[in-house]
Amino acid sequence: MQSSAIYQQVKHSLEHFFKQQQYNFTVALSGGVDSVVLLHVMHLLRQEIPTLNVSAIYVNHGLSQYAQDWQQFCQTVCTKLNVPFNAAAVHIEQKTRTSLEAQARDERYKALDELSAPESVILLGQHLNDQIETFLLRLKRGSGLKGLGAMQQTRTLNSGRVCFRPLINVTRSNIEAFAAEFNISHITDDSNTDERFERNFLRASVVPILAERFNGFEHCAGRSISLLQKQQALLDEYTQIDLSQSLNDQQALCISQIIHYSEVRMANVVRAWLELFTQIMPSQKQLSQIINQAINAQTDSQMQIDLTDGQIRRHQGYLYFVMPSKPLSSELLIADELTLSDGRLLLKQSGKGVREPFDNEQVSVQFNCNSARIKPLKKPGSNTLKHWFKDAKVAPWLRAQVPLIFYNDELVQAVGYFVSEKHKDENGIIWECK
Ligand SMILES: Nc1ncnc2c1ncn2[C@@H]1O[C@H](COP(=O)(O)OP(=O)(O)OP(=O)(O)O)[C@@H](O)[C@H]1O
Repeated sequence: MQSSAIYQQVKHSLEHFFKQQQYNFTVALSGGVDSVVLLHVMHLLRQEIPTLNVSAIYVNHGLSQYAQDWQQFCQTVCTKLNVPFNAAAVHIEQKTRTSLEAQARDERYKALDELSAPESVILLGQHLNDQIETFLLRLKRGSGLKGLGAMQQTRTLNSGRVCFRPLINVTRSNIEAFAAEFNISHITDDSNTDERFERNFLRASVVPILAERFNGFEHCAGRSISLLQKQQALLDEYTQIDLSQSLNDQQALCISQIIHYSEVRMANVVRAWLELFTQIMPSQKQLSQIINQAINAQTDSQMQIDLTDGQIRRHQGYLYFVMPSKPLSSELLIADELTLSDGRLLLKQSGKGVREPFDNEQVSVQFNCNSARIKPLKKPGSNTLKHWFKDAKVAPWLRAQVPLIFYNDELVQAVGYFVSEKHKDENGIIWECK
């Protein structure tokens, strides 16, 4: 077994983890041939590398009448190999088949993440044929570079947990041959042969024909997919450069910076910018409308595009993504910190700012007081808050969120922007918002 190509390939693919002293792995075990072979290979590898810690998890979706038998099967295999085993039950509501599958996948990753040994890397059994099928499904849908790049070998979950696919360059037939050669038993999910489902159709009736006709088709397709992934990675690097050169410190996008880009480059940076705020991307058509309006609107107030999660607005040459904000209410400031109703933390620090309040002064934080008057430090005279916000080029939708500190009914600080000259104190206090 140890001399087999699969063993060597898995070992080779894991070497970068070993270099980082990562020796803890949890196999996501479904009982299917892919993950069972992977488990056997990891078990063998453990004999060669004694520092290796291998465990396994089965997620019971409860969707198949056989789910409990599969769990029992996984448990038995693990007992035989002396691999610690865990099973997680998840509940999935029955909807359409597609959303059911997607939901099952989401719940599975969540359960795998929660129950895998802490600090361990989760190993998944997807292989080259899964990869090619994913590619063809995306091709059918008209995906671009990113989508056609299909599955990455490494996937990092939101929690930071790393998932890795050691078999992604191994064909299904090689995995099956390995299982047959070493008498490795596994379960067969009959629903995988139902060709009414797209992936099963590609698996049974499309890829085999291509593989038979074109010598080395699977490996060549795999090479193309990995080239697409590399090109996407390169594009991502350039996109980040464009983005960092076009953002101000409020994450607004500078129109005069991107206006010189070619159309595709401009669309690319706008998409990357939107990804900072939302997962729901506008279509190509909407994207070009956004760019068109951003550049051509006669006045800032004309530029307002509603998207699912927020609005795109323009202010003084910058595009802002404005998310619906929670209403903020006035509060007395009794302690040195206060959590605002939108979750931000207001903190009193000592330093250059305003003097401490007198005993007869009540300190409060208020919002949206456009007509309050103040003479900010180093500004020529007293005027309304609205005037000073305009002066400081603060976008109108951001103004309502600025905490305003009052001593009785006198405005002493607009947090993050200015302090009152009348109340200034080199060794006083200053409020900050995080
Ligand atoms: N019930 C399960 N319990 C634990 N691991 C599982 C389970 N089902 C699948 N896996 C893991 O996920 C891998 C891929 O399985 P499968 O191809 O059935 O999933 P998929 O729905 O296509 O998922 P993905 O979107 O991640 O490709 C398996 O090889 C196995 O490692």
